[in-house]
Amino acid sequence: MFDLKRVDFSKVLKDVTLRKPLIYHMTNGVAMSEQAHLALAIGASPVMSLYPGEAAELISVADVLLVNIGTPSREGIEAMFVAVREARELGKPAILDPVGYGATKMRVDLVNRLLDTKAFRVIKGNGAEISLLGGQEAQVRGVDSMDSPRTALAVKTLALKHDCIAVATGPTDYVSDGKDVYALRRGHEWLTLLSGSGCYVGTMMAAYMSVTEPLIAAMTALALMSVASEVAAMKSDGPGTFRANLFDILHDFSLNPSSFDMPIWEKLEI
Ligand SMILES: Nc1ncnc2c1ncn2[C@@H]1O[C@H](COP(=O)(O)OP(=O)(O)O)[C@@H](O)[C@H]1O
Ligand SMILES: Cc1ncsc1CCOP(=O)(O)O
Repeated sequence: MFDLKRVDFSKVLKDVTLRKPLIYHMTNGVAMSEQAHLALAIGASPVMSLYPGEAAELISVADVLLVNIGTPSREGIEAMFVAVREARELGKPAILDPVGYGATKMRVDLVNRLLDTKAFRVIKGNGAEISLLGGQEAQVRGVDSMDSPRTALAVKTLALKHDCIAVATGPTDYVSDGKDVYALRRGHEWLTLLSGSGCYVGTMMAAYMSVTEPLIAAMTALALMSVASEVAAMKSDGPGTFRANLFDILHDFSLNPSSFDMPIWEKLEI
């Protein structure tokens, strides 16, 4: 039986700074450079590439693979399939961020084909993306989330279906291993004004997946982002200073993990 109270979350942050895992990012052009900065700020090492010709070699040296389909291209998609199949072959942890799932038929087909590889230990998206993937009704407009009351059910369904950890972000974050569903109602709404804040969470989950099991990695990333956003907002005048302060606070918590207290996750009866 999984007991949240017994998990040492601050050790997860510390272990990343000690290990400096290499996170192979196959990600979108909007958030890519921010994700690289953020990876460094939390003690990980980023490498970003969407080139098929080096995908197998990069996977062999990477600790974790993050696939984010935000700005798809023919070459990038080809590279993703090389990397994903190789990651599965080598048993390297992989996380999928199905950005804009449901916005176009192309994204739906791509995500379904990626999931067919059975390579992913975590599927993380916003509430609308995950609700749709989990078989619930939701509206996706572009890559932004519209809230859906059925998200909690969707994470459980999705986790069960793909034998992985499913995560839906939003004003409430939901995480499920297919058996239990946990919810966290924290974080500052200015996160919604940073294009790529969901992508940042993907980078954090990937980093933590290199040192702990996927469920703990997902919960650590979401909790840290929520708490850091609240602290950052108190010091900020608007989204611009908020973004800079957020990176500072995430860096600070990563270097001084004992100052980070895990907020209370609610276990839902579903
Ligand atoms: N209204 C909100 N209030 C507080 N935190 C939020 C809110 N909406 C999203 N978040 C947080 O912002 C981060 C990104 O989530 P989200 O905006 O759902 O992803 P995406 O950027 O992929 O659409 C997550 O950490 C989530 O908890
Ligand atoms: C605006 C935009 N368009 C394509 S990818 C992207 C960034 C999406 O980032 P996030 O999913 O974290 O909001």
